[in-house]
Amino acid sequence: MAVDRDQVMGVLAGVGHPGGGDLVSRDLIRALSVEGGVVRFVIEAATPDEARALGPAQAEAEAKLRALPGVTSVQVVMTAHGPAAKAPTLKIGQHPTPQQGGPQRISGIDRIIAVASGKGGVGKSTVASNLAVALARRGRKVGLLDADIYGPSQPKMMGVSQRPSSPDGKTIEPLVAHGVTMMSIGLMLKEDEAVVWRGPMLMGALQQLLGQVAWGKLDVLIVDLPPGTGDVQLTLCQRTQLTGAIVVSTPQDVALLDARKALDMFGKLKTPVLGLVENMSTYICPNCGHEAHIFGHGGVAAEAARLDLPFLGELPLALDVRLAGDSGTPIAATDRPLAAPYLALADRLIAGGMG
Ligand SMILES: Nc1ncnc2c1ncn2[C@@H]1O[C@H](COP(=O)(O)OP(=O)(O)OP(=O)(O)O)[C@@H](O)[C@H]1O
Repeated sequence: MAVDRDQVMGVLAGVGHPGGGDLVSRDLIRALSVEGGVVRFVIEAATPDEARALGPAQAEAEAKLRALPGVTSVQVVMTAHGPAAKAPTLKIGQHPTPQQGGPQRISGIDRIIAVASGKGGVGKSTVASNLAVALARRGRKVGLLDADIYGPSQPKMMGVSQRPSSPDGKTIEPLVAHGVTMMSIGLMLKEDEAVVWRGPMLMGALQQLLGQVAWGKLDVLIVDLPPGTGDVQLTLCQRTQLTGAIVVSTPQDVALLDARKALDMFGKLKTPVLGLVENMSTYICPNCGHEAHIFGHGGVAAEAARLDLPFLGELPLALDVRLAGDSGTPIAATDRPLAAPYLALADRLIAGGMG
């Protein structure tokens, strides 16, 4: 039985706040997403002290949600704002500032392309990093913004770990890896301390990453979104003039089902969908060369045809793609044959005026 947002909010309303009331009545829950059995949300405390006091409430919420039938995983991020114990060098995570006049352009950036997926684990981050590197290899000035707050994986995939600097305390200097200018929400967090994400709201953080990072002049900024259809996607589409979104899916029916939800969201938000990509399409055995279709094959192309959307290509499931990502050098940055499908994807976007 699938769990829904109302059930989750019902459980959270039963988790008390040490100062009285509960997590819902105190309006602390942000960015709730319920995708299949995966529940993700942010508890936004007013101060680091409140965040610390809320530790037991967070544990209680996690335990109660895990016990709900249909819940397979619970991911909670605690954020805190207000006066920090130690002044952070980078004040990432301010409240979003009101904005008039609908989605805005970011000066110096010609195109912004969001890479999205309905479901986690289908390879969205792998596609985002490899596409960014492939576009850079084709001579484009490329930025990569990792906006996956729940599992920022671009620092690892691109092989960067230094904390970005902010010489003037306002502008954040991005990092450069494999010819790509990059920034990740993961680089602003300390690995083992969720609460040190001082500064508050998720949406403010996203706005800052887009607006305060010194991206310089870019032909294209690739944004690696969190999976699903939550607040980050909404904020990005509503506040920023996106050129469009690329939706990544595996050919499996369950992944496609979720991909349809993402497509539906972009339709409602009037964000153009540039096309669909089938990841983990074909598996070639490194030993015997046998070709197998572990997650099926052709489902995404068929879906694209059904919806009259461009099909941007198939990417093979290959051990070397994962190993390359894990090692911090995306396969597209190498001269190996497996770089070719990613370069072909970049070429398609460039040919369509999107790269
Ligand atoms: N084509 C591929 N061949 C082999 N491994 C792949 C491929 N695509 C992705 N992977 C591996 O699958 C795992 C999940 O991929 P990735 O992190 O890119 O997915 P994701 O959709 O961004 O997931 P999430 O949004 O949940 O973080 C990673 O270990 C990655 O290396």
